[in-house]
Amino acid sequence: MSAPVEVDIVVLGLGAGGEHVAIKLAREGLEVVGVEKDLVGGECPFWGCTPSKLMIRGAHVLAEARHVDELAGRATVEPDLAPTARRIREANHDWSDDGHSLPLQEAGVRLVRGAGRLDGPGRVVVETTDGARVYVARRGVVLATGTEADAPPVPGLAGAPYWTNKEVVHATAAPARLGVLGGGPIGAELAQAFARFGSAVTLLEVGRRLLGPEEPEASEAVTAAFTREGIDVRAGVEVERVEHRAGEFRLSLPGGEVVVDELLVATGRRANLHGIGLETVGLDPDAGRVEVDEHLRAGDRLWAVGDVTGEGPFTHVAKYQAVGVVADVLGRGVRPADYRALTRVTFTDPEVGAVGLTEQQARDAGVDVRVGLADVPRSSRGWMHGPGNEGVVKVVADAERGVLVGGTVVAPYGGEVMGLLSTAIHAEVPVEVLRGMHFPFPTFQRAVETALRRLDL
Ligand SMILES: Cc1cc2nc3c(=O)[nH]c(=O)nc-3n(C[C@H](O)[C@H](O)[C@H](O)COP(=O)(O)OP(=O)(O)OC[C@H]3O[C@@H](n4cnc5c(N)ncnc54)[C@H](O)[C@@H]3O)c2cc1C
Ligand SMILES: NC(=O)c1ccc[n+]([C@@H]2O[C@H](COP(=O)([O-])OP(=O)(O)OC[C@H]3O[C@@H](n4cnc5c(N)ncnc54)[C@H](O)[C@@H]3O)[C@@H](O)[C@H]2O)c1
Repeated sequence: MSAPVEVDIVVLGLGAGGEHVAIKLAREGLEVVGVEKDLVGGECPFWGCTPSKLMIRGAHVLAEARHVDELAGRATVEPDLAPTARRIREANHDWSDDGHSLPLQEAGVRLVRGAGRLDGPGRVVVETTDGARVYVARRGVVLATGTEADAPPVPGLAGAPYWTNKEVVHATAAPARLGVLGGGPIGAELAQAFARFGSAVTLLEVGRRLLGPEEPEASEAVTAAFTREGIDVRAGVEVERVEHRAGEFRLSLPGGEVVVDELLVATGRRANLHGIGLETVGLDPDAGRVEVDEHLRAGDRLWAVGDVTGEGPFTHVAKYQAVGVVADVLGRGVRPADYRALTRVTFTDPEVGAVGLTEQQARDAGVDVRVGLADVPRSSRGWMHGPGNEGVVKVVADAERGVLVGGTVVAPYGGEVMGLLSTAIHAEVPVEVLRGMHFPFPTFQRAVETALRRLDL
């Protein structure tokens, strides 16, 4: 092991959260070591947000083209994943991280490639190809190691050549038959994308509905759209066994079997915290997350950002928290982290944009709840949109305070439309003030106005 090297900050993991912290602190003149065992940039650009959204973009274009006969003439659509696969490969430079690692180093970060682990407060050991290196961080360590795909203990699954998000982004052609295990955001987004590229998709969700944590109305709208597009959605089913032989996956279900060519497992994520030395800094090594306070502090000279904090597994949360860590390390006017108006968007069609609490979460929190609903197909813009107009707007209000605490927009561009509810909840704008706003005709926003009007307040 080499002699310990003293620096100001060590950032362990250089994904969305860690990359931001490392670059900003180095630009402020701090001595920063950034440790990464895989690609600088992490999950989002290489195996997550970007490739999945590029697939979804191609898939949405196909869906729009399929409406031409009904709305605008005649079109023959021959789906081909190859151009999208090319865009994905170009976007992430063939899975090379120069586009991330070079700017990082230009900012002054010392990049150390290898697997790192905590070795007491302010100490990090990195296993590099040249042996172990030890760093002592005067100001502290920022833990930002993210998550990896988790797979359920279904007999026969381990060892079968199934896809996770790491493999699916390399697909260059849509399989004839695709099984998707898990109806969360990853499963739902990719099930629809592949269906639109021509795969016969079976989507298997163990819970009662797709997108379980979101409003039931959102699950209903998405399930209806999926079913109409020919996706075989099965919720409340548990796969009993998986067998892979002769190039096929055979999934045994109670009362039947599903046979597919490829199987995507999207049943949740596990934080990269195992073997990372949490016990050396007084934390529980078996915890599924690192608890942080409102300044992202997790212990003595220890901060954590991103998915490992369990505050919201989204790139925008990792970046939001990174801003907080930078301010706290530098001792600058720190804004305490606030998740009241946490936003999330599932990029299905219809898109599910949500912010704050669901109705059930608000009730569980003891809020005096009022709910307003509006059907998107019945709104002026929804009707004009025609095919593909499924959706609903739901607002959840706290009657006592006269403000919104949650909102969901399921609609074309639902994630964009939801933005106005996000502002309202973040700034606690009174519902009366919102009702007095101008809502341009004929935008999807007018369904939000209808939902606000229907609140019994
Ligand atoms: C398919 C998919 C689609 C997604 N789509 C969206 C989306 O549309 N919008 C959105 O907001 N979010 C999306 N997400 C979630 C988003 O990717 C994550 O929330 C985000 O990447 C979290 O950033 P992070 O910095 O916490 O972790 P990560 O991006 O996971 O980065 C952690 C880094 O730490 C490294 N690391 C781990 N252990 C060690 C170690 N011991 N030593 C050194 N390095 C280590 C890893 O190699 C990795 O590079 C998606 C995720 C997936 C999988
Ligand atoms: N648009 C976005 O922002 C976006 C997109 C993709 C992923 N992400 C984030 O990445 C994280 C991971 O996504 P995910 O969809 O893998 O996880 P998830 O935990 O959100 O959903 C997993 C789903 O799989 C189901 N499941 C679990 N075991 C199962 C089994 N044995 N059989 C069938 N279904 C099973 C669960 O009930 C759940 O519905 C999420 O938390 C998500 O927020 C975000």
